[in-house]
Amino acid sequence: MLEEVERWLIERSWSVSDRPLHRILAAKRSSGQTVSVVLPALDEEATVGDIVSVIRHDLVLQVPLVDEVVVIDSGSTDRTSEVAAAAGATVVHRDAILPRLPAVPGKGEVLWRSLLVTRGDIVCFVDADLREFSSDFVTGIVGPLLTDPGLQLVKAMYDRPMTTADGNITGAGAGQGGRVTELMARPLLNMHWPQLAGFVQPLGGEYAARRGLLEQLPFPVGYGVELGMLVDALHLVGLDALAQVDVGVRKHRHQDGQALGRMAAAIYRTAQLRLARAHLLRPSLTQFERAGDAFEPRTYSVDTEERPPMREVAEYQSRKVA
Ligand SMILES: O=c1ccn([C@@H]2O[C@H](COP(=O)(O)OP(=O)(O)O)[C@@H](O)[C@H]2O)c(=O)[nH]1
Ligand SMILES: O=C(O)[C@@H](COP(=O)(O)O)O[C@H]1O[C@H](CO)[C@@H](O)[C@H](O)[C@H]1O
Repeated sequence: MLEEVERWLIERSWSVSDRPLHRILAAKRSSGQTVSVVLPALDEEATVGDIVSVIRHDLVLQVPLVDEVVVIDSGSTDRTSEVAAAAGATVVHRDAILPRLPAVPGKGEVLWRSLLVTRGDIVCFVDADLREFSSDFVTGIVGPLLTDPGLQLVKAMYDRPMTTADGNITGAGAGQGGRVTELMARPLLNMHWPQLAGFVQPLGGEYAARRGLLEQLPFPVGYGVELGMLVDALHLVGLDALAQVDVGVRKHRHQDGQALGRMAAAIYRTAQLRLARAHLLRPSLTQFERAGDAFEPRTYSVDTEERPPMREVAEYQSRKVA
């Protein structure tokens, strides 16, 4: 792991408990900044209502941290919009945003369009398929942007157990979620963008950023949006403007393997489009394990040796002759 990342893990990696709510609210009052929470939602009627209700109760009605909660309907065929509206969200259908550019399917598409229909100086993205959602997810990632003017983007980090459809942790145990993270995103980032190797959940769907940054970034229209945004933000504002906050445990609906294969392909394609920027491959991979109230980095060397084609090996040729 780069020394810069080791330092970053000390200086830009926090827990939600590091910033008490009263300190965050005081910073919001003194800075006058506003906060929008955006939930991209495709057929999330089962979960979107509870998430909106918790955010509204805890962070709109009980304390004035969040100024608007906006659900962007990504082309749902269920009652997502009705359920979200009933819970108190502002609901906007993707087709109603910038109609001169017809919307295409994808998560990034609706995150991008959300910038047109929100007003917050800080924009906080939260997936709409989360279970046992805690408003700590929002407080944790919005807080540093209010208290630390030098920060531009903050990602949540958490344990990601595999869960059943009704939200119970499966026998696979803790840390088995985030399959595309472990199999595609983390290796790609470690080898091509090693400065980002410290992110425990680079693909996590909960992150907050200043509007001034988001409006400068391209948005991959699909599932490449998280990886693309992290890489582009690194290049635009540097590692020290990025941070991560431990908010505990994230339970969400899990897609099947083939769907994640398509997700991985989109993420690889997003990386491929950015790989044109010159940088060195680094043959090391840092993974993380929960250790008490922290995440322990474990760095492994990546075997990059390759054998030549067998037909170039003398013995092989002689064997063929014999
Ligand atoms: O075309 C899409 C795909 C996903 N989503 C939303 O983006 C979030 C993350 O998507 P998903 O849960 O499918 O990703 P996963 O967490 O399984 O990687 C969820 O709120 C989805 O409803 C969306 O708005 N439009
Ligand atoms: O992190 C991951 O590997 C994927 C899949 O998670 P699971 O293996 O279903 O827990 O989930 C994330 O990836 C998507 C692509 O970046 C994000 O859009 C999702 O918000 C996030 O849950």
